Amino acid sequence: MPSIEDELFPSTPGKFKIDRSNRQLHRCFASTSTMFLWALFLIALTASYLSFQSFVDSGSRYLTASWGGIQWEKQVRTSAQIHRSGGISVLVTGATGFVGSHVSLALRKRGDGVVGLDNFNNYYDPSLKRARRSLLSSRGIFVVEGDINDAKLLAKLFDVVAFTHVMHLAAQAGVRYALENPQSYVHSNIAGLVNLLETCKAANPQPAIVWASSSSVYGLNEKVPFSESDRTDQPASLYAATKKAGEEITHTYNHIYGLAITGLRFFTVYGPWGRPDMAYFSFTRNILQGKPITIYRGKNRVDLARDFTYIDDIVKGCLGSLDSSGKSTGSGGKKRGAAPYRIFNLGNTAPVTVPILVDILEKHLKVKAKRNFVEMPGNGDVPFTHANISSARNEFGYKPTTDLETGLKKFVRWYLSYYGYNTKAKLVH
Ligand SMILES: O=C(O)[C@H]1O[C@H](OP(=O)(O)OP(=O)(O)OC[C@H]2O[C@@H](n3ccc(=O)[nH]c3=O)[C@H](O)[C@@H]2O)[C@H](O)[C@@H](O)[C@H]1O
Repeated sequence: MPSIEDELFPSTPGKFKIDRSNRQLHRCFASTSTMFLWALFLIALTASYLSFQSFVDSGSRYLTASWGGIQWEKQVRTSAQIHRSGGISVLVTGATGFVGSHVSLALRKRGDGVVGLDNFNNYYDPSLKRARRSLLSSRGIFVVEGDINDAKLLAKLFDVVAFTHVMHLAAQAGVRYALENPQSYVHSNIAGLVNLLETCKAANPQPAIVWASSSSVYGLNEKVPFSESDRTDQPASLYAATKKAGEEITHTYNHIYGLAITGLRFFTVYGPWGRPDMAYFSFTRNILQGKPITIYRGKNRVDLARDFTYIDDIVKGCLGSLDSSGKSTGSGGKKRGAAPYRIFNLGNTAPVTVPILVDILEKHLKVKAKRNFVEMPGNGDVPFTHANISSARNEFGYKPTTDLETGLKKFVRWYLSYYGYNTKAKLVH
């Protein structure tokens, strides 16, 4: 593809005709006609550049039309207001996502200021994100529609509110989708993360940052349970690789700019208002519709297992991390001292195989699944996950309390209600 410069600067300027009608002028500059031509081109280039800039500006105005203005700023400020003594003011990215919506509601419930940010992308049904937004809005949480790659928007948000914390949950999730759309992982999990960190580093005061890493960083690690000090240099998927890269990138920003940073390695989070792309959710949909489900199996027909972790436990882990985050030391891009850099597993410490997950769903749904077992394709999956959570327990008292049986019961109740299978049940969080 030609660059913009290539298009504005023809490669054969000599072929351009000068205006022969002005012979006097032509004679005067005959010896320097090439220079004259170049001057003309420069003027044309400047004009083109200016009009291009105005196109870009108007384009970006169009792209960001949903934010800005006095009314918008007022909504942001109001939503960020703290309603308890010692409360915090949090920018939650990915606020209409699964974990983001739950964390936002929990923060709000205890009186913290919350402003959401979400790009409402269509990785999965955006109507679910809009429903979550309505729920947030009903509790007084304003969600800004925008992308973490939009530096102007992020700068504006920090201009309007001196956020004490950022809960960074916006990401391209999903392990297997990376085969289909690798660039989306680079865009959100690498470029978007750096953009956010650039804003946070420049903010004055700098916020403390808590962000979502993933259990997938353990990749092919075989030592169980997985501890934070185990090796994480064998990712099995691009998703895992971008989350691991995020851990290295955040370390750099902590080191250079004094940002207080906590990375949370979530272990297969599930629950009400969950993500339709995840196995427990899509299995539920298929079972209810009488469609078969595909269950992957490892080598020698070994069942895959996950340390499935219930959303309420994850929310407690997120709030505990925010409360114990410590403070960033820098301001305006300058480090003033060392700041905490932490990484924690947030899991359930009780792995369950996928067929047993299906057994539990069958029981709660009262419908038999049509099971189709296939050998695990080379798509980025790992055979099992199992968290050691002693670090999070020691640091902020993290203690998961919901087993898979109980958590899936709550999920199924929500699912039947939300999708209208049980019109009597109320649609509540
Ligand atoms: O902990 C994480 O960091 C990640 O957790 C989640 O990934 P996973 O643990 O892969 O969850 P999920 O897709 O529910 O598959 C569960 C099991 O079902 C198996 N599985 C899946 C699909 C299918 O059709 N059949 C099947 O057997 C599958 O092989 C697996 O054994 C998040 O999606 C991810 O964003 C990230 O946050």
